Amino acid sequence: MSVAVIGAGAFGTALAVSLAAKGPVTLWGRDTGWSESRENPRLPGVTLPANIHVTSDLAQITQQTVLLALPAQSLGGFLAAEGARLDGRNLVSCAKGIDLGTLEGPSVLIRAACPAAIVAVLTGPSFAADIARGLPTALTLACADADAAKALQHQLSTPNLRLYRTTDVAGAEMGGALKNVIAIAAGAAIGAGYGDSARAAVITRGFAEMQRLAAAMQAQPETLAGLSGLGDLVLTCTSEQSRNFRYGQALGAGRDFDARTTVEGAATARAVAALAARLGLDLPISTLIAGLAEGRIAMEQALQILLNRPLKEE
Ligand SMILES: NC(=O)C1=CN([C@@H]2O[C@H](COP(=O)(O)OP(=O)(O)OC[C@H]3O[C@@H](n4cnc5c(N)ncnc54)[C@H](O)[C@@H]3O)[C@@H](O)[C@H]2O)C=CC1
Ligand SMILES: O=C(CO)COP(=O)(O)O
Repeated sequence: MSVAVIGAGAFGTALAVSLAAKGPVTLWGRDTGWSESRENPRLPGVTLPANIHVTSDLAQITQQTVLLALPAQSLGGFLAAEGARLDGRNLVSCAKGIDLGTLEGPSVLIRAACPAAIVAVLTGPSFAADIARGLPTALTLACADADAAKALQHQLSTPNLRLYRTTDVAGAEMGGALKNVIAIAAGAAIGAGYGDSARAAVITRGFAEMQRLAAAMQAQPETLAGLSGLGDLVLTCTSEQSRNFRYGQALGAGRDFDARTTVEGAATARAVAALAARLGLDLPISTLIAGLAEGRIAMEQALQILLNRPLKEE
C-alpha cells in the first residue's frame, strides 16, 4: 500500500526518500518549482528516487495513509482549508510543537478537523539529513488504536527507519514538542558561554519540566523516558544540526538568526508558558525561553532568575 507525504520541507522530503525504498510515494508541497531537478533546496545534496511523485495538486493525494509533515503552527490553517478531503484516512502527524492558538498538540487539531480519521504521531530523534542519507534511525509511532498502531508501524518502518509503537499519543506528542523548547535553552547556555556543565543542568531540569507538563496532559511517564522524549531531548540539546539548538546559541550570544528557519520551540515555548499559567505549573526554564524568544528578558537576567530561585528537593 503506497503512502503520501504532505509538506515538502526537509522532514517530509526525507521521510519520502526513506519510504521510497519500499514502494512509490507521493510528496505534496505548496512550492514544488524545484521538482524537475529532483533535489529539494530544503534538503540539499539528496537526489529524490524515481518512484517519488512530487506534486502541488492535493487532488492527487488519494492514499489511505498520509503523513502530515507541516510545521506545527501551519497545521491548523492547513486543516481548516483542506481537512475535509483527508477525513477517514490514516493521518500521521510528524510535527513537533504545540499550536499557539489552541494550546493543543497536532493530533488534537487533526482529530477536530478530521473526526473519522485514524490519527497517529511519528516522532523521535531524527534529523532529516540523517534519514535521507540512509543512516540508522529509531522513532516512535503512537496511535490510540493498538491494531492501527501495529499496522502503521509495519507500513512506515523502512530499511533505515526502525519504528517502535505506543498507544500513548499525548506522551509521544508532548515529548517531541517540549524537547525543542529545552533545546533552545541548551543552545542559549552554550551560546552565552556558560559551559557544558550548565548544559547538563538545563537538559536534566528541562526534562523534569517536560515530565511535569506531560503528566498534567495525561501522558504516561515511561513514554517521556523513551525515544520521543528523552531520546529526542538528548539529540537536540547536543547537536548543532538542530535548528532549535542553533537558534538558542544565537539568543545566548546576542546574535541575529535567520527568521525564515523553522524553529518550532520558539512558538511552543510561548504555548508552554500559557499552559503553565493555566494549569498552575512551575516550568521556569520553558517560561524564560518564552521571554527570551519574545525579547522581553535578556540572557543574563534569565540566568539570575534561575540561580536565585528558592533551593528545593530535586
Ligand atoms: N527537519 C528535521 O530534521 C525534522 C523536522 N521535524 C518536524 O517536521 C516539521 C516540519 O519541519 P521541516 O520539514 O524540517 O521544516 P522546513 O522548514 O524544512 O519545511 C517546512 C515546509 O512546510 C511548508 N509549509 C509551511 N506552512 C505551510 C502551509 N500553511 N501550507 C503548506 N505548506 C506549508 C513550507 O513551504 C516548507 O516546505 C516540524 O514540526 C519539525 O519539528 C521532525 C523531525 C526532524
Ligand atoms: O526534531 C528534530 C530532531 O529529532 C529536528 O530538530 P530541529 O527542528 O531543532 O532541527
